[in-house]
Amino acid sequence: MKHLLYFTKRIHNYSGKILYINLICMIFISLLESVGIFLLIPLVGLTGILDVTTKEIPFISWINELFQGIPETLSLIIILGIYVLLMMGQSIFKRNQSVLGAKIQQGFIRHLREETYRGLLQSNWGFYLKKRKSDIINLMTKEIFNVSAGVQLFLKFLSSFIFILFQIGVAFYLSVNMTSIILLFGMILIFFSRKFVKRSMFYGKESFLLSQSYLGGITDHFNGIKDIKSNSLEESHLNWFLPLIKEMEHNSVKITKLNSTSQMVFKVASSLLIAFFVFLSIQTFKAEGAQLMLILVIFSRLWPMITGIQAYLEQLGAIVPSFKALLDLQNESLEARELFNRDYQDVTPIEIKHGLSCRDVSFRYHPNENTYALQNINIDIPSNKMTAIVGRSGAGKSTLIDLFMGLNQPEQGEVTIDDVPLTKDHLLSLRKSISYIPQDPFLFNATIRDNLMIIEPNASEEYLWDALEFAAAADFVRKLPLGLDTLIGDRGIRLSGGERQRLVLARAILRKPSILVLDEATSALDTENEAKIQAAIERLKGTMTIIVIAHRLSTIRNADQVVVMDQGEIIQVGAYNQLAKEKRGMFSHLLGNQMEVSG
Ligand SMILES: Nc1ncnc2c1ncn2[C@@H]1O[C@H](COP(=O)(O)OP(=O)(O)OP(=O)(O)O)[C@@H](O)[C@H]1O
Repeated sequence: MKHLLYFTKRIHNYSGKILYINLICMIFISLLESVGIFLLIPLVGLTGILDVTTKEIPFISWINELFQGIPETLSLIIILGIYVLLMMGQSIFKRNQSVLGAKIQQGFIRHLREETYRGLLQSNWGFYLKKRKSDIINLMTKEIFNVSAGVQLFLKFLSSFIFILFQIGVAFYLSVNMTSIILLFGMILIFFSRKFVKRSMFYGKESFLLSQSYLGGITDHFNGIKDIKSNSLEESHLNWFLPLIKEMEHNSVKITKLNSTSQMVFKVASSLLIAFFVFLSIQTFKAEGAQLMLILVIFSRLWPMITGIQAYLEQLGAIVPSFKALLDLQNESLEARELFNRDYQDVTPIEIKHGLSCRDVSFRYHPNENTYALQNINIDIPSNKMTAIVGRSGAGKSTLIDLFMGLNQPEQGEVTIDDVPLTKDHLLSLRKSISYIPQDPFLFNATIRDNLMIIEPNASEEYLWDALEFAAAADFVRKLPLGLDTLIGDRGIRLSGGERQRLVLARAILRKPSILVLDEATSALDTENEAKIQAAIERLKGTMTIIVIAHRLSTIRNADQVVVMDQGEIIQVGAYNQLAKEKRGMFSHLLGNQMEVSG
């Protein structure tokens, strides 16, 4: 219930007065419907089936008096005319209310989408290290859609609720005793049906978790489809998939069972109630024909609404877990927020004069574990020079450059830019000055041109080709039938690993960064293309700060400074030739290993 209330509050906060206009429309619709029902009485009176000259129902007797001196046919025409007018009015209100409802629903969802997406983009890297991407995708697609359906349900629920209130008002006006009895029954029924709502919430949560693992698994499997096919892992994946979809099927059937059981209970209870109620009206309260008929008409309309409310509550209950998960995601991203909307205004890239430094830096991925990914790091990265970071796998090289890019924050010590500590205030301008090429570079499922221009939207054709030439990518792009306009598929799947790396390098250069970070960025290149890239990077030396992580030590021969890491610590720093001479050092050891392999 708490989440339902919060949900209501959020819709209210978002839509404000439009929600009230929507409510007023609903009230009018109910009002017109109720008046329409009242008209049935003089109509029935005119047919002579019942005597409706009752004095006990003031409004009706007043209507009767009104039609007293008027000929029967004219009365019929007037009554039917009023009825048609009322229904026309109601239809117009209903139409406008539906449009308004859709505006509230769609607007609220757009708002929720924007809020969540912005929050996600502005969250820090630590947030993404903890979260599974498929869970985020599930929330941003399926679950947000559920919440949207929830808003519609909620509006329907409100409209039913208001309608009921009106009908109850009219019923009270007609007979206090009988209405009280019906209401008492209704309340008892709704009280006992709380367990249906609770169960519905439970199944809703189950369904949420199932769809989360479904999407998670499917995403993993299709990301790794090459592995699956080449290692013939199809069977083991089917073994995971089949029980899961069976469980999903059971879950859906369970939800339908629950909803239909509650509807069945309500139907049985309502037939008992109506029988009991008619009996009471006739035997105990000696209700008049017109009064009894009117109450029966009202309650035959009212009761389905009460059962409808129950159904809405159950369906809303099933949606609450989706809404709660979305809110949790929003809150988590809010806690992990490193950037704000205002940060994007007038950001200029940082110009580094002296360099980047780490002072006594230690870092752990999990604060409650003992293992440090980095310990006591002290290093200077001079500006406009090339620094190579080497070390065995898991030594902490990527973690260190993540610190320099402000993706991770040190637990102890500080990262400085020109001796000024790196804080959240500089993050965006620092990142604007960096071009980063990861081990597994990301390309969009778009054309080569689109992939390049995402970095530099105003780049001219000539500028794009220059960058491609620089990255030794121009030849292969020229050979493609559509050149720059070739679609490269999901993550650039239609290109070879080396072509992807060269394209990403061209993209990185387009930005004219003052810091270029290459994390194993040439690992997929053949020696010929690697040599070309080496030469290109060589030409960049002196114009920007270059940080390279490399396993192939032959590629860093020309680095100004080599940093050797092991087990989260920096164990050697110096020029390539100097370190190569330190025979007992880790660098010589690594160099020796590589010479053995290549020799
Ligand atoms: N997201 C993470 N959560 C927990 N531990 C991590 C995470 N990423 C890296 N580590 C750990 O931190 C240590 C340093 O990892 P890092 O990726 O920086 O090494 P690396 O030198 O770049 O390795 P490689 O050359 O294999 O890429 C490793 O022990 C690794 O297991």
